[in-house]
Amino acid sequence: MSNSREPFRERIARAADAKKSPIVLALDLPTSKRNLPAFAAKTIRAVGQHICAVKMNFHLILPLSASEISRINKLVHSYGLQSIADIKLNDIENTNEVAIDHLTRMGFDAVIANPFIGKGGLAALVQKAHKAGAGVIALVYMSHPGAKEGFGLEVGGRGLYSEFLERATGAGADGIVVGATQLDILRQVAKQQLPVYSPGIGAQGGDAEQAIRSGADYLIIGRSIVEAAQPAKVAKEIQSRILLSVRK
Ligand SMILES: O=c1ccn([C@@H]2O[C@H](COP(=O)(O)O)[C@@H](O)[C@H]2O)c(=O)[nH]1
Repeated sequence: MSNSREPFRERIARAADAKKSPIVLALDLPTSKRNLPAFAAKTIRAVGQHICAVKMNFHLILPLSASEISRINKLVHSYGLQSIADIKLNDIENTNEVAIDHLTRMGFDAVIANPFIGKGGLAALVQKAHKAGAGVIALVYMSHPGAKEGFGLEVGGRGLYSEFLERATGAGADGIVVGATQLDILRQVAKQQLPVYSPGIGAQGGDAEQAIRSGADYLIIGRSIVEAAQPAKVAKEIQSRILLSVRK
């Protein structure tokens, strides 16, 4: 990736504008699927015009080779979409840097990281990613029920998520993750400057319009689209509902 590229934060905003969609497709293909690269390509072709980015998780990053992932990322880019590696990076500086090298070589535009690594670790990670032309999105409050046992812990009289938000801002991260199932937290963090990525729509009980109205900038959606009988139809329906709710 070249250093002279437009920053990730602007690339994804431009993609969302062009596609008129804040949907980040979580390309979480079921393990039962035989030909994962072919199924991934079929899904991207089907929903590419209704989304602004694709997010890949261990569902693809573990079973596929680096060249298979690179080919998927090329397809993602050919549709004018951004690609996010959701590995919730959370390690020592050296290991994080090696991960960024491999991910950017595979064509990813951004990585999701865990601010639990500390202020310095997160800042070093953001610096390394930015040098490689990639972005970093920091977890602030996850979407699953157990999130309160970690991100909701009281530390120094406030929720750990507030500290994580400060770390993300201080480190110069390109966005934060707050679950669509955590509307109160979403409303609180929406007041700050970082774009908010919100997973937990549909399969986890969150609602797309409510999340947008509560301050989410991007919606991460997986199973509701990927496992639907007609993924394009579902993606288009969600996209239209969001557009309508934004105009209200
Ligand atoms: O707090 C978080 C952070 C990441 N995720 C990931 O997003 C998708 C959601 O998939 P659905 O099928 O729409 O539930 C998945 O890849 C998670 O690992 C999250 O859900 N919550």
